[in-house]
Amino acid sequence: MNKISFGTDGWRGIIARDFTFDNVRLVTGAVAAYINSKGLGERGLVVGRDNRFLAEEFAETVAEELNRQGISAFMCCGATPTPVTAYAIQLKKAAGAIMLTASHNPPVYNGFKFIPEYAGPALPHITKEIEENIRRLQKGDPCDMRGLIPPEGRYGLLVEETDAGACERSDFHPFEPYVKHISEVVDLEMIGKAALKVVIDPMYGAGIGYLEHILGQAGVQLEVFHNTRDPLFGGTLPEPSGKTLEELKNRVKAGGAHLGLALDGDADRFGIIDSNGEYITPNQFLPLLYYHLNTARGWRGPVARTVATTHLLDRMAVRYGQKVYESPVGFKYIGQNMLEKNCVLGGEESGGLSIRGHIPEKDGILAGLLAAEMVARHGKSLSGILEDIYREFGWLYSERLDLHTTPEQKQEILDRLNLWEPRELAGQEVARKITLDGIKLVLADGAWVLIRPSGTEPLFRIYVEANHMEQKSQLQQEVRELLKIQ
Ligand SMILES: O=P(O)(O)OC[C@H]1O[C@H](O)[C@H](O)[C@@H](O)[C@@H]1O
Repeated sequence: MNKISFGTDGWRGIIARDFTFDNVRLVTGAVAAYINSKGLGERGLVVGRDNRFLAEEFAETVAEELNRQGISAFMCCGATPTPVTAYAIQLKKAAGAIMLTASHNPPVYNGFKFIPEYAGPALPHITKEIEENIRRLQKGDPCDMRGLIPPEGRYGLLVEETDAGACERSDFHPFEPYVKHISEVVDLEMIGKAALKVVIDPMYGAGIGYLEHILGQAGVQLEVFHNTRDPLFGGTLPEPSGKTLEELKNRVKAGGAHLGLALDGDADRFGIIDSNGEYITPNQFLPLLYYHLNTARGWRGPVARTVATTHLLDRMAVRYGQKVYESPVGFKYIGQNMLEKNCVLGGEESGGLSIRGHIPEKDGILAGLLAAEMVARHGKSLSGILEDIYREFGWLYSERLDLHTTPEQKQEILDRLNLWEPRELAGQEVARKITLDGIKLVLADGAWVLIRPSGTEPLFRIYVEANHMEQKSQLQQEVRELLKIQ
């Protein structure tokens, strides 16, 4: 069995090997210990789950264990997207949420996310405490909690009885309250007036029913597919990308739709297809949204992005007289910056975003609705609006390469990376080195490269953003040669 740890976004494990009922109970106990040690136990925890294999049974286990630790469990009925579970924390004024999902990972995985009371992903100092609790429970040491009653023979622990009497398990439907909230964040009236046609692909995930209901109520003409539960995800990965959305592209073109909207397995990431059938990358969609918030909504404010996300946002922020807050990869950092710096937009290259007035958690449903709002408001396709942006702010070309490595190769590359001090790349002087996450080199003309190991998969990611296509290829080639990554 692999060690239980919280990676970029929660604990993930293969069902039956790592992700077992005992381990789910153990990790829930560690979260309960954390909550009780902060004196928040009385507020209860929301429990959400996607629709992977055995999802209901794992969620039951979480609720049971919380109750045994004296914590009420607010159980979301049915498969629930991560952003909806996060929103339910505010609704229930709870101490946080446990969300069971392996997001876009293959079907053999499940996962466990802890979302604290601020309704965004847990920061590393919080997951570190939970991991310490897991180790203590595994060793049989008591945690700083009201007491733990282990199931017979489990964890080798025996502590005194808890006062679990006051806690309860209550089921509720977060769908309606979330829909009401999101209807206040997005201009559904404008979407309704535009007589749009939209194709929706929820990728068999927890987001089934949400975009359909909200856009359908607004009067949008819809076509929906992949909208039944399938724990095997139709043989693909529930990860919306240019490669996985071929059917959506074809249906958008064939049906003459204005947009294609996709969600990942837990609906926190978005995938957007333009009316011409082309995939709009998150690095294109985020500037589109920042432009829209500024020009159409008249919103002024800073933006939060990760080191790996497009600097087109920076160019726009300069023009709008605003700041950009750069963070390591992971929405937890973006969410934090959104809360602390009052950003109007937070987003990242891997397909996550949120805006002011919403929770500091990435939300694919929100992203899809905002895409529809943009098309409705500007009366143009997304690539039409993007042309306007490029003409105003200049062109940028970004791409991410994912390279598989063995653990030995990974160490060798990391060693080489640590010694990497090039003076110039692709004929441009290196102007700045950023070491927030991996190594990022910004060149004199604004182009940049970032090399970092993924925190969720066994691979290295090379991100390049250039001023023209040839520069992009040249930078990719030079980095691969210099670091001997093939
Ligand atoms: O590049 P990685 O470390 O694999 O992370 C990629 C992504 O993983 C998860 O989905 C996190 O929620 C994201 O915030 C992160 O961007």
